[in-house]
Amino acid sequence: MTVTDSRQPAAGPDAEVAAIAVTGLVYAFGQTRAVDGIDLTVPAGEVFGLLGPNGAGKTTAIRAMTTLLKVPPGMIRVFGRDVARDRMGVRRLLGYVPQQLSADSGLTGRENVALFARVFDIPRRERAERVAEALEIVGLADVADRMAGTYSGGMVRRLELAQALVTAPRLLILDEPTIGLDPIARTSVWERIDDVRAATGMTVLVTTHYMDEADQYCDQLALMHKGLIRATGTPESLKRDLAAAWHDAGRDAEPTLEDVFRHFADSELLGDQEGGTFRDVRRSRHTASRVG
Ligand SMILES: Nc1ncnc2c1ncn2[C@@H]1O[C@H](COP(=O)(O)OP(=O)(O)OP(=O)(O)O)[C@@H](O)[C@H]1O
Repeated sequence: MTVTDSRQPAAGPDAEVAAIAVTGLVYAFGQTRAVDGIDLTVPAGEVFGLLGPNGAGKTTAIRAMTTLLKVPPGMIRVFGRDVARDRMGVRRLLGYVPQQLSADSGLTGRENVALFARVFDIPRRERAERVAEALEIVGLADVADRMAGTYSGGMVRRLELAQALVTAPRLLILDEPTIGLDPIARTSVWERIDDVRAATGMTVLVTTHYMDEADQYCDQLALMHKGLIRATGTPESLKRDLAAAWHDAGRDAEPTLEDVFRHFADSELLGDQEGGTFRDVRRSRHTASRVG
């Protein structure tokens, strides 16, 4: 696949194919059904937000979509390719920024991105240019030859974005890309994502706990809770539906996306599993302190 080809949005008969199509996805860790039977369609070219409280199953669903967890055939297709039958084909289409650290603090920014370019088989003659381009996109060209260990949390996150972008993916999957960042760094990460999407038509699937980000940057959202999808829609339609429900109940107020989130997740947030399990909390804090 050439550089140019891989950057084009789906064309011709492929144009209608969803970037991600999930049907009846189930995934259990022992007795824990982390994902309990979800259907989800992420249209090509959109920014799609997967929201939900700690432990909802978002990361598990994403790891299955990125081929990192094994699922039976027929459950997940990425641009029409079954993740169970065509793992390498799917991997070539996507860039993934996990919650956990993927940048090496002992390498420069440029070396970090170059490593990904090598691992993902970008032809040697194209590598330097593609690496420089990815660093430019995320605004790190000026500091590319500094050790990543000297970067701020926001810069590390943008470096990880550059690693995912160097392959020019058709689908970018980001697991809490802005967790632990200050508001300026968060905006900066989102602006980079927006720029690339505008330039390439890339599809983006993102998880976030920040409702303001979901509201501002996502075209569509799915709200996940206890392994199930509880609601899907645009930020506007989700707020409108809750407004109507409130209105019927005699409450005249404009709900925010935060209200929508609480509406679908309240029982968990107020119950005995507040904020997910200890494991979930530890993991989130670890991530936050790493990038913060
Ligand atoms: N490797 C694992 N082993 C055992 N249980 C796991 C493992 N990974 C996740 N779980 C459990 O599966 C459920 C869903 O976890 P998952 O990480 O997918 O949630 P999440 O929505 O991504 O949460 P967060 O917002 O905290 O990242 C939780 O109950 C979690 O404890």
